[in-house]
Amino acid sequence: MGHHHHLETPIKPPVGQVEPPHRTDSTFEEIPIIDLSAASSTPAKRRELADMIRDACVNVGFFYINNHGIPDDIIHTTVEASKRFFALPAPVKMNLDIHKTENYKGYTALLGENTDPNGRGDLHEGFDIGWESHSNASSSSRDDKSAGPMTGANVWPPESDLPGFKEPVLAYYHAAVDLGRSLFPLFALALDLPEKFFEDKTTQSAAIMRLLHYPPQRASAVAEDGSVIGIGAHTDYECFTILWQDSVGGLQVQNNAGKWIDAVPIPGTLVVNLGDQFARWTNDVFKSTLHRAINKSGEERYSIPLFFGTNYDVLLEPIPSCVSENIPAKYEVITAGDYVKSRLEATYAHSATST
Ligand SMILES: O=C(O)CCC(=O)C(=O)O
Ligand SMILES: [Fe+2]
Repeated sequence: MGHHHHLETPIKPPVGQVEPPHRTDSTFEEIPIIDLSAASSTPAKRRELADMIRDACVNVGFFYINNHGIPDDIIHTTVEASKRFFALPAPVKMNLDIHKTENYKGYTALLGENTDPNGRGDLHEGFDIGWESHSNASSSSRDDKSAGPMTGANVWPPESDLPGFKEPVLAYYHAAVDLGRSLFPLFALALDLPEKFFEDKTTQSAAIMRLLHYPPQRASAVAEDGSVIGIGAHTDYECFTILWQDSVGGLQVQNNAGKWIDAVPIPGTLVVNLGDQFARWTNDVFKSTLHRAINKSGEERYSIPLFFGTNYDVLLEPIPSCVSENIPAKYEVITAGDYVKSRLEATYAHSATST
C-alpha cells in the first residue's frame, strides 16, 4: 500500500461536457480550514462551502473542519477512555488481538501493522471497531446483520477490566458517523452531482473507527531511513477519513513536490482527508493524499480516525463527468467491501503469522 497518485495532466473536457474542477500544481504549503456552519445556512452559502471543499479535494486532499457539531464532552470522555484502554496490561489487550477476528476488529500491538511496505512496522497501537448500534445514538437504525466481506461483531474489553469504556467510545463513533453522513451530500455538490447522489449508496455506510496511541519515539528508535515511524506513509482506503488528533502533533501530508507539510493540531477542529475510494469514484479528480505520522514530541500522542465509505456492496464506478475519451477510467471496478478487505489483508499480512 502507500501507492501515490501523481499529479495528473490538466483535464480538458470534450465539447459539451461540464468542466471538471481545475487542479493547480498541488504544491500546497498549508491545509485549508473550512467552516462547516455554512452547511446549514442558505443554499448560496452551502454552494460556496461545496466550492471550498472541491478546491481542497482537488488540490490538497486534506482539510480541517471547524463548527463540526461534535460536542467537546463527547470527545473528551472518549479520549480519556482511549487512554485507559492503552494503559491496560498487555495480556488483557492481547486477548482482543485483531488477528483473532474474521474482519479486523480489536487490538493491534506496537509494530503489528506495517503501513508502508518499505517500513519495518508502525510504532503505534490501535483498537478498531466497526458498525454497532447504540441505543442513545441519533444515527438512523440499520440492519446490523447485513452480510458482506467486512461485517462482524466488535470485540470489547470485559467491563471488569475496563469499566465505562464501550459507552463513550460508541457515543463518539455515532457522532462521527452522523457527521460523515452529513458530508456526503457536500462532496456530491462539490462534484456537481445531485446532493442525494450517495444517499442510496450509504444506507449502511462503512465506518471503521480506530483509537490510536503513538508512544513517544526516542531518537534511537527513529531509524535513519525512517523505517520505524508512528504510521508509515500511506493513503487511506475508504472515501474519506474524519480524524481527531490531540495537541501533540506529528501528522504530515505530502504535497506534489514531495515535501512533507505538518498538519498541525488546531484546537476545535477535525481533519478530513480523502481516501482511495474517492480517487476511484472520481478517476483521480479528487486526491487521495499520502500522509504519515511521526511522534518526536517526547509525549504520548492519541488520535481517532474514522474511515467512512459507502455500503460495502456498492461498486466503485467512476462518476461519468470524471471520465472521457481523453481520460479513460483508470481503475478496475470492484465493490467497496472487496477493495477494503484486500487493503487490510496487505496491511496486516506481516504480523498475521506471529500470533
Ligand atoms: O494518527 C494520525 O494522525 C493519522 C492516522 C492515519 O493516517 C490512519 O490511521 O490512517
Ligand atoms: Fe491515514
